[in-house]
Amino acid sequence: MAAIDIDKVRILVVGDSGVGKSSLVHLVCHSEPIANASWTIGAAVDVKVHEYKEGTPSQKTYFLEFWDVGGSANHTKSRHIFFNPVHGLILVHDLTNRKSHLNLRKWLAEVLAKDSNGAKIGSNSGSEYDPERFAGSHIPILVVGTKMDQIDPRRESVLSRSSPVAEECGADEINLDCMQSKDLAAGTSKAVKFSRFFDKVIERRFFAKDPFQSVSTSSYMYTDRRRPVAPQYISKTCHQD
Ligand SMILES: Nc1nc2c(ncn2[C@@H]2O[C@H](COP(=O)(O)OP(=O)(O)OP(=O)(O)O)[C@@H](O)[C@H]2O)c(=O)[nH]1
Ligand SMILES: [Mg+2]
Repeated sequence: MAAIDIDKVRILVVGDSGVGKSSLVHLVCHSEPIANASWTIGAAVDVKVHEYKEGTPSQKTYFLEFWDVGGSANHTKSRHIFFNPVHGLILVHDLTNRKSHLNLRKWLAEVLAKDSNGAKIGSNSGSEYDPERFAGSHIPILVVGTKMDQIDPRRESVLSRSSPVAEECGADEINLDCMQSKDLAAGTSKAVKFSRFFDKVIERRFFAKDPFQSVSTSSYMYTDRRRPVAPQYISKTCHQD
C-alpha cells in the first residue's frame, strides 16, 4: 500500500487552567463537545484533517496538530518544552473571567520568549509584555473566548467589544460555547473563521515568500525588534522540524 505523505502544522493552545482549552480542541477536532473534561497534565495532542483552500484549485490536505498545554500554575517551569516549534497559536480565555483575558499577555510572553530549552532569549524577562514585539510576530494568532453561554445577559455588550489583546497582536478573534457542536457546524461563520485561521497557519508555514517565515519567532523577534537580520546570521537558533 502506498504511504500517504501529508504535511502537518503544529498549533499551540494556551490559556489559564479551566478556561476550556481541551473542550475547544475536542470540539474543533471531533465536531462534538467533550464528554468529560478533566485537568490536562503536561500537554495533550489531538489531530484534525484540514482541507487547505477548500473548493479552489489550490486545495490540499494537511494535518493540524493541536498541542493543548495544561494551564496549571504548577507546571510553569516545565511547560516550555511543548512550545517549539509553533506554527500557529490559539490563546484561550473564559469570557466570564476577565482575569483570564488579561493573563493572555503573560501567555504570549511565555510562549514567545523562550527557546526550546526554556532559556530566556535576549535580556527581556519572559513575563514582560511588549505589544510592539508581539505585533511583529510571524506566527498567526487566534484569540478564542469560551463559555459564551454563561455570559450574564446584562453583560452581553462584552461580546461586541473586541479583545484588546487580539487587537494588540493583530489576531483574529472568535467567541463560542464549547459545549455546543452547532457553534462550529460546517458553513457557520465561526467554522469559516477557524478554517481561514488554519489556512493562514499553513500558508505561513509552507508558502510564505518572507525569508523569515521558517525562523522560530523567538529567534527572529529577540535578535532585533525593528531590523530583522538575514537568516544566515541566526541559523544556529533557527528551528528546523
Ligand atoms: N458552559 C460551558 N462550559 C465550558 C465551556 N468550555 C469549557 N467548559 C467547561 O469548563 C471546564 C474546564 O474545561 P477544560 O476544557 O478542561 O479547561 P482547560 O482549559 O483545558 O483546563 P486545564 O486542562 O486545567 O488547563 C469543564 O468543566 C468544561 O466542561 C463552554 O464554552 N461553556
Ligand atoms: Mg485541559
